[in-house]
Amino acid sequence: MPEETNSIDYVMEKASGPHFSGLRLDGLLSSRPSSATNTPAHRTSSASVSASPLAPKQPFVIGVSGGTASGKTTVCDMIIQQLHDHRVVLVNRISLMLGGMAYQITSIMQDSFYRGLTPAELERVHEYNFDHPDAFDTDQLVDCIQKLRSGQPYQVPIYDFKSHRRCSDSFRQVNASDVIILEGILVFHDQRVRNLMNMKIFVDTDADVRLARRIRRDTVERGRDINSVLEQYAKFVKPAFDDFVLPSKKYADVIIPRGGDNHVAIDLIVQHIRTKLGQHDLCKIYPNVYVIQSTFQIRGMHTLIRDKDISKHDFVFYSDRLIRLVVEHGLGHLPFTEKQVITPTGSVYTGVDFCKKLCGISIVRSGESMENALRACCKGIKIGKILIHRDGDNGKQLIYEKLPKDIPERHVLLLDPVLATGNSANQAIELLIQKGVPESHIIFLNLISAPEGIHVCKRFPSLKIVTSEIDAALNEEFRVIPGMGEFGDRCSGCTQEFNLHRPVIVDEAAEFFKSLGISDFTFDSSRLWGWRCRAKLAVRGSSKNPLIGLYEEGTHNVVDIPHCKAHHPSINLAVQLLRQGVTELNVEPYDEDQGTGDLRYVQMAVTTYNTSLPASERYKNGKVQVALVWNSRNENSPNFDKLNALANYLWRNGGRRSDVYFIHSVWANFQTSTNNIIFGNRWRHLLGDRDFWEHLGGIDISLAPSSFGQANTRAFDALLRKLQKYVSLGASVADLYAGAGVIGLSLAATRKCRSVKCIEVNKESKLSFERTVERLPKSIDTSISWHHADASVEPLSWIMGSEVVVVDPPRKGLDSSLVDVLRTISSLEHKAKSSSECNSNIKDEKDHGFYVQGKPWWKSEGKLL
Ligand SMILES: Nc1ncnc2c1ncn2[C@@H]1O[C@H](COP(=O)(O)OP(=O)(O)O)[C@@H](O)[C@H]1O
Ligand SMILES: Nc1ccn([C@@H]2O[C@H](COP(=O)(O)O)[C@@H](O)[C@H]2O)c(=O)n1
Repeated sequence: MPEETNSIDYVMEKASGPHFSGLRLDGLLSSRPSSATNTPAHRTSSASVSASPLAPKQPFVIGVSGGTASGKTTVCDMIIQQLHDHRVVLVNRISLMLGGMAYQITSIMQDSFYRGLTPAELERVHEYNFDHPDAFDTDQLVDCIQKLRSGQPYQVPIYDFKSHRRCSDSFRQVNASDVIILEGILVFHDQRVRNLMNMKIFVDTDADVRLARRIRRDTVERGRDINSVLEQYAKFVKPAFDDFVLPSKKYADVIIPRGGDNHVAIDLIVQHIRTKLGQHDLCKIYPNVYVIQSTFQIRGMHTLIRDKDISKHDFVFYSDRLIRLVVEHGLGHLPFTEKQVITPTGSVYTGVDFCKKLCGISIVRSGESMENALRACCKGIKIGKILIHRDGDNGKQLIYEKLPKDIPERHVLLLDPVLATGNSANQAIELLIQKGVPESHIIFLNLISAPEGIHVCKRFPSLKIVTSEIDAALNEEFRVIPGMGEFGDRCSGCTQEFNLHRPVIVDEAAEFFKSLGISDFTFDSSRLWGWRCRAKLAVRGSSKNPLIGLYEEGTHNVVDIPHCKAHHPSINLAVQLLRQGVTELNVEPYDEDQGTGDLRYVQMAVTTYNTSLPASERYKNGKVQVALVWNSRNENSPNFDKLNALANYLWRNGGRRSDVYFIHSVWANFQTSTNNIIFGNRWRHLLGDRDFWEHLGGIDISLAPSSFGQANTRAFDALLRKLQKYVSLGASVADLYAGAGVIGLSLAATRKCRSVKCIEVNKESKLSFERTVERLPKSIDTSISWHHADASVEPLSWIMGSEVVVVDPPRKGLDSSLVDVLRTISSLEHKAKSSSECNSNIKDEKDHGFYVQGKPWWKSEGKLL
């Protein structure tokens, strides 16, 4: 390792080039730009592999020292020879092929940096000490290595041992390489040179052997006579060896006795270099970072999961395969004990026993996508969670944790598929250490790491990071480049979350209106956009692996949607907590075929009505009313204790007194029917606030879990305000399928209606209606009524006498009886309009007891209101 203190930062700076588990793409070397072009902007714009040359790769620098004629050059040649094989291409330096990728090696001799002798020195050459450090231009040598390390070429001088001078007009052009070997008698003498080396080898050969070789070499190759060689040796070479060369041996990482004769040592060195070449630069400086060995299978899987167009199914499949490999590699770092077993042949097999004290901790939410792979590798492993939650825009992070009680005694596999800035990892590791887990017992597993995130190794040097690839960098938005996007989002089982800007339903709605003769239907997504604040989710699977989500189209197979983009984040959090509760308390999800199990559905509704928060903060800080649909008749059923335990669990971990207060209340609904109706008739308020308020369409509305509520509250609010514009002041309104009467009551308040009549078949909604009416401004002088009835039965009787008919159709669609009535109204209005002189038709209809103002609300100038 380099001695200089800033070497880690230096390498970190340089280590932003993409590196596929040590395999670089061919051709990177030929197009290295100067460091001036390597700006963050350049790097961040590089979203693809082809942009990788922007970041120079850190060469592996090997220093080879030893006394004169010890065999330094011979050892270097042997290393180079062993590194390359028959696939090597010789350019102006040596190329090495590893794993199908080309590496290039350059060897530099310290001798090239001998200062040329002046004429005066030349005259007294026998008195010149070529073995003293001052005989070399070490500044120039440092400059050369630094340039090569930063990817720049260098003109290396050519030295002539016969004339003791440098060739004045020719140089050897040396280009940047993956491996630089620097050899010479004094390459370990100067600290600056040592600091530039990643590996230092000292060739240790007996002095008499070296002298014999030197005599032969200098007389044969360097034109010397034997006397001068011996004289020089006694006067300069030997003393300098004792004073400068031998003392520098202590800096060596590897000492090779017998030089080139030592094949074992050279083999080991070559192995080490191969390993280092196959590693990311960060692995060279952080011994606690492990990148699983790349194969074309692994590259292939990365290619698939990084492709933005991969199907969700394939993404889940291939990322799971990769995660298993990372998990297996991580498990390999655990301690083991020896174990012997008797095989079926009666022989003894001496093997090892796995480490038993182990657990997985996932960083919620993406980390959970690694849990299945972990479970598949470690049967029955205990898995805990850490949630790091950004609280608003102030960056404050709240941490929720659920860890095994005996975690200090366990080795921890910390799970998060993407290591980006390292902030979450830092927090999670800190928390584990606080809880008593020794740092050296934490193995952090991820699929992709950004160099910036790997910094955690600096802070926690005993921690281990196992990853499958180290990416190039983070962009300005702190996303890993090239990366694979938000892992959690891509891994969610939901198939509807793409094209959210134009959901499929918009096309279906356009078709529907076209069939009614309205061809210019538009959908104002920009104004209506927002999260869904209400979700009814089926709970299936098993207590160990619960599925909480929606039915796959046309089936009752539940698709888990832990990170649904459409849902309010608080719903996702509550689903997460519920999932944990189900697993920890052994709550059995409902089995539709058998009719068995405890938990059938959950309804999550978010209230953003929190006047203690500034208005701008309310929407994102919504709290969730959780309604658990329990598979029992009432609280006397045997599984009621479990329901209570689950409700308490949710409240304890997400309720008012928890660190992360996002649960508004917990309710139970008892349902034992085998039909498809979600809710039963019995509702119980269990914990939290009973009242659930929202502010919509200009009024405060109460929504009990039993009453119908719109899913997207922002969109609904916008719709109500739009609708209000079409209703004249003082109008009389019939609100069909009214639920808690939100539309009708909003019109009553904002349009000062004469009367508002709400018709709703679900009698549970009446309570919410009444609570809302209580909060309407006292100044409202509207005759308001709520009728428990089915609007499709004799609809005319509900419409009669109203000037405005509001129809918010139920999920099953409108009954033909009502459609017929609405059509009749429409044609009557048409007739009324076409009779310009006489309005007797309208008069007639008034006489019959109803009058339609304008058009039905849902149709105006061809647009949905
Ligand atoms: N193991 C060896 N056995 C025999 N001769 C060797 C051996 N290693 C090196 N030599 C010879 O000794 C001389 C010096 O070796 P060299 O590798 O150039 O040493 P250095 O670079 O340390 O000066 C060369 O002529 C070389 O052929
Ligand atoms: N003009 C010169 C320069 C150097 N030497 C000797 O070379 C030796 C270093 O080369 P090795 O291959 O032996 O490492 C060194 O000991 C110098 O004495 C020389 O004789 N003439």
